[in-house]
Amino acid sequence: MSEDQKQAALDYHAFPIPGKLSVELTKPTATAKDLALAYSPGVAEPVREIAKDPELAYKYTAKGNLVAVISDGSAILGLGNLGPLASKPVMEGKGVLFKCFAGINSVDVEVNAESPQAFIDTVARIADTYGGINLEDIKAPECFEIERTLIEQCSIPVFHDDQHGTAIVTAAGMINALELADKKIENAKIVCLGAGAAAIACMKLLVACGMKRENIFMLDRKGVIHTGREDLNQYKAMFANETDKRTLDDAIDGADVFVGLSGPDLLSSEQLAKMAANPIVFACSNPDPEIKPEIAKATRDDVIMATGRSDYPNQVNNVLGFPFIFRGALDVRATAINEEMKVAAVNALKDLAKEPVTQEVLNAYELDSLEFGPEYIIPKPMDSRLLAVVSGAVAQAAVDSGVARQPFPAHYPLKSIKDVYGN
Ligand SMILES: NC(=O)C1=CN([C@@H]2O[C@H](COP(=O)(O)OP(=O)(O)OC[C@H]3O[C@@H](n4cnc5c(N)ncnc54)[C@H](OP(=O)(O)O)[C@@H]3O)[C@@H](O)[C@H]2O)C=CC1
Ligand SMILES: CC(=O)C(=O)O
Ligand SMILES: [Mg+2]
Repeated sequence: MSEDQKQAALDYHAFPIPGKLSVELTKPTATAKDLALAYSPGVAEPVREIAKDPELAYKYTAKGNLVAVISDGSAILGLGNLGPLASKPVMEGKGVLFKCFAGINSVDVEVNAESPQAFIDTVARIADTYGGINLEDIKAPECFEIERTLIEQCSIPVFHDDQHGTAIVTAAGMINALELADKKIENAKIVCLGAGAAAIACMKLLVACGMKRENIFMLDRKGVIHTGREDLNQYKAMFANETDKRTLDDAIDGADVFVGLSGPDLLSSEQLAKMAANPIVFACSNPDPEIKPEIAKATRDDVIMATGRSDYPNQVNNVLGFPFIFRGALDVRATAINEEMKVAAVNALKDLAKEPVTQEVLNAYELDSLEFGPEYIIPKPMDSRLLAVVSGAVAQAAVDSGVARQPFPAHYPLKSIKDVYGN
C-alpha cells in the first residue's frame, strides 16, 4: 500500500469514533415503564424462564443471532504472532462482515492465554453466551487441538474460519479454475506453500473433492514436506510425499496449481514461469500475496490468478464463507458445522459464479461487465445472492445430515439481511 493508503486505513479505523463496531438497542428505552421491563423488575421474568429451560435463552436473549469471534492473535492474517490485542482490528473486521453480509451480531474476544489448554478453558466457560463460536487467526498446530476439543465440549457450532472458511472458498474457486484451465482435478499437480491452519484444511478439502494426495507437494519454512523428515507434526505428516524434491524451485517445475497460504512475495516470477501451461495461482496470503498479480500477469498471460484481497479480481477469501455458513447454521440451530454443510457451501459458491452477474455487483466493483472466466472464478463478496444461496444450502445440509435442532426456516430464501428475523 502507498503511504496515502496506509494513512487512509488508519484514519478509517480512528475516525469519527474509534473502531468499526458498536452495540444497538432493539427495544424501547424511553420511559420508566420501558426500563421496568428491560431491567429491574421485568428482567427477572426471562431469568426465571431460562433457569428452568436453557433453550429459552434463544427466545428471550440475543444468543441465537450472536457469534463470538475469538482469537489469541497467534497468526494474524499473514502478519504472524503479534498477540491478542493487535488482532482486535481483524476481529472487529470479521464482526463487520458478519453484520453487513449476514445480519449476524458478534462480539470479538481476544484471549491472552498462556497455553492452548488455558485458551480452551476460557472459551468453554463463556461459550453458552453465544449462538456460535468463530475461532480466528490461531496458529497451527495448536489450532487443530483447540478446535477439536471445543467442538467436543460445546453444544453450539465451533468453527475455525482460517481452516474451514478458507478451505470452502478455495475449493469452490479451484473447481471453477480447473474447469477453465481444462485440467482434471484428479490429475492436477499442486504445490501448497504453507503447512499451517489454512493450508492443511484447504488440502484436506481438495482431496475430498477429488485431488490426489500424492499429487500435492506441501512446503513449510524448511521446504518440501517429505517422508524423510523427522520434524513433522501429525498434521504435516499427512501430506508427506516420498519424493526427492526439496525446495519450492524443485516442486514448482511443471506444477498445474500453486496455492499460497504462507507469507508475502515467496513465489518468484522465475518460479511461476516454470509451471505447466494455464497455471492456476491462488496467492492467498493477506495482506500481501505470495506473488503480486501484476508480476504474475506480466510473467505469463495464461495464468488464472486469485488473491485474498478485495482490490484484485478473484478474491479467494473466507469472507465468502463464514457469514453465510453461520447464518445457515444459526437459523436451524445446528449443533455443529459438519462436512455435509461445508460441501454444500462449496457447491453453492462454485455454482453462483456461473450465474449472470447482477448490476448491483457491477456497480459495487465499478465494472461494465463480468462473466464466468479467468477473471471471475468465484462470486464477489458484495453479491447479495450469497445470503440466499449459501445460507440456504448450509441450512438444508444441516437438516438433511441430522445436526439441525430446528426445521428448515420458513422465511428462507433470504432476500436481504432485513429478513433475518423472519418478520
Ligand atoms: N485468503 C484467505 O481467506 C486466507 C488466507 N490466509 C493466509 O494464509 C497464511 C497462513 O495463515 P494460517 O494458516 O492461519 O497461519 P499458520 O501460522 O497456521 O500457518 C502459517 C504457515 O505458513 C508457513 N510459512 C510461513 N512463512 C513461510 C515461508 N517463508 N516459506 C514457507 N512456508 C512459510 C508456516 O511454516 P512453518 O510451519 O514452517 O512455520 C506455516 O506452515 C496467512 O498469510 C493468511 O493471511 C489464512 C486464512 C484465510
Ligand atoms: C482472511 C483471513 O482470515 C486471514 O488472512 O487470516
Ligand atoms: Mg484469519
